Amino acid sequence: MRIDVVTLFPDFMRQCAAVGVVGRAQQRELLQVETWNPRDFATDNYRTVDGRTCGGGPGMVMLIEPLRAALKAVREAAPEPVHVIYLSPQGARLTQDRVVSLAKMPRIALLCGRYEGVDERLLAHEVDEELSIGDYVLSGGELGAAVVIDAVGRLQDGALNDAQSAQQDSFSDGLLDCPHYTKPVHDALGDVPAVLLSGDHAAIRRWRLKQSLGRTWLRRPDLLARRNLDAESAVLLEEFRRDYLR
Ligand SMILES: NC(=O)c1ccc(N[C@@H]2CC[C@@H](O)C2)nc1
Repeated sequence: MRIDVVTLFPDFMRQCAAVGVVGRAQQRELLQVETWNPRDFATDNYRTVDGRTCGGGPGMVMLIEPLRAALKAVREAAPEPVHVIYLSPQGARLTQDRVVSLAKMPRIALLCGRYEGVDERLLAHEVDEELSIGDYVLSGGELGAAVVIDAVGRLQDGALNDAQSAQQDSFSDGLLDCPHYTKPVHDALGDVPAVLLSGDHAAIRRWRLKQSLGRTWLRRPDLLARRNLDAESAVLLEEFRRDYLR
């Protein structure tokens, strides 16, 4: 998968994509992240990328031309069609379901705004989708782009090793993660739950699913409401509830 990022801070974006699982995915050529700086497409001597806000008011707006030229270069850089995403609080909230669908695309481009934002005409004509990583305002779209790159990059086939992908697949579809433990088995803070030391992998799987269901019930009941539980999950959740309310 190829991800092109249009950003005034290309070094920052390249560093975000160079570490950890995503960096390894790039090394394994499972993912390619390229950056494009609108300043390189500005036509004046001062490499201007912003203009005063029409109608008055504080701050500047990103100019159409440098962004249009940058996106043209993005499209021409590879043959596959590009799905262009703009990060902003006005976008649809990013969810894991959307991440899974984006991860299947051959190419996406992430347009990162700064200042007060981007001229609406550029958005109307060049952007396919607006996405928000949450209901808060950031100084730029880059952190949103970094979130998309990480969430999508780690899902590329071969990016996660077996243990990670097994954990990822087990109950992550719509449930909160279960608790995790490592050595020491006994600590002043408490002991590792015995089932995890039992070697009984069926019991361990059930325990983890029960914990995921219980945590989701306690912390994010909205996620649970959306999910149809299979028979095993319904029983385990009932057990968790009974234990909890005892
Ligand atoms: N919640 C979010 O995903 C988000 C995205 C972008 C952003 N800020 C940029 C700066 C100017 C405009 O391009 C939008 N803030 C919040």
